[in-house]
Amino acid sequence: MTFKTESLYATYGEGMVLRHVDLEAPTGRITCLVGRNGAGKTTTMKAIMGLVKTPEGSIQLDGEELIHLPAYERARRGIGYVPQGREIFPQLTVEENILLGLEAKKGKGEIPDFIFETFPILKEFLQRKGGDLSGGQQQQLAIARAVVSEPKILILDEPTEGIQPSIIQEIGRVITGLKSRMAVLIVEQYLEFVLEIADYCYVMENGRIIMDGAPADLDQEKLQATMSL
Ligand SMILES: Nc1ncnc2c1ncn2[C@@H]1O[C@H](COP(=O)(O)OP(=O)(O)OP(=O)(O)O)[C@@H](O)[C@H]1O
Repeated sequence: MTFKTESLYATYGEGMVLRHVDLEAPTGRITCLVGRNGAGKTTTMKAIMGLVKTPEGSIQLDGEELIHLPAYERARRGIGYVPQGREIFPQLTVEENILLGLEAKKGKGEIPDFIFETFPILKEFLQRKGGDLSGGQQQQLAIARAVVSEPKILILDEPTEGIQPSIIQEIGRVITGLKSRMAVLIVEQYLEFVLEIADYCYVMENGRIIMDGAPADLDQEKLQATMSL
């Protein structure tokens, strides 16, 4: 399975925000999109989800064209999304939060075992209220809810945002554990984390991809300069 965008353009009205964005995210690989504030990363995610206008380009999931489909239909075809700020339901239990992810895709029944294998802490805290979990645990819950219906691609918008450095590694481990099941596309500003977990990186500046490759193959000087300006 592979996900790709080809020559994707996006606009909020006047002026193009994204220009000619080509991305590819196959199963088995953690693909990261990096760039500093305002580079166009969130807009790229929204374009993929169908939340901003995309006058040109192609968005393909497993060879199927999605660009003309509404957002809910793209989700149904297998795009799982964890937005920035992990919106879980604080008053519902961990179990209820996860089950909502199944219901959203019209699935019913039990939480599959792979969820508890991937997120052992959630198994332990199944009956706790979501709001009583730590920030890192809430992030795990938000990811579990997005993957319980087994999407073809999981898209994460800044999964390390607001999470303590000591917990970030745990989030990295969880995400890495999912990549054999689905493609994973992460938008991040925290470069250290990206260089540790990414198999492949795209670097964005002014709404374009300016560089891509495996982390070790990227021009490190150019990368640092792009991120720190
Ligand atoms: N709703 C909007 N209407 C008009 N322009 C917008 C809108 N949202 C973002 N932009 C512009 O689009 C460009 C890209 O923004 P975007 O949020 O995609 O960047 P980003 O790389 O995700 O940054 P951040 O890390 O701050 O989220 C910026 O120049 C921004 O000003």
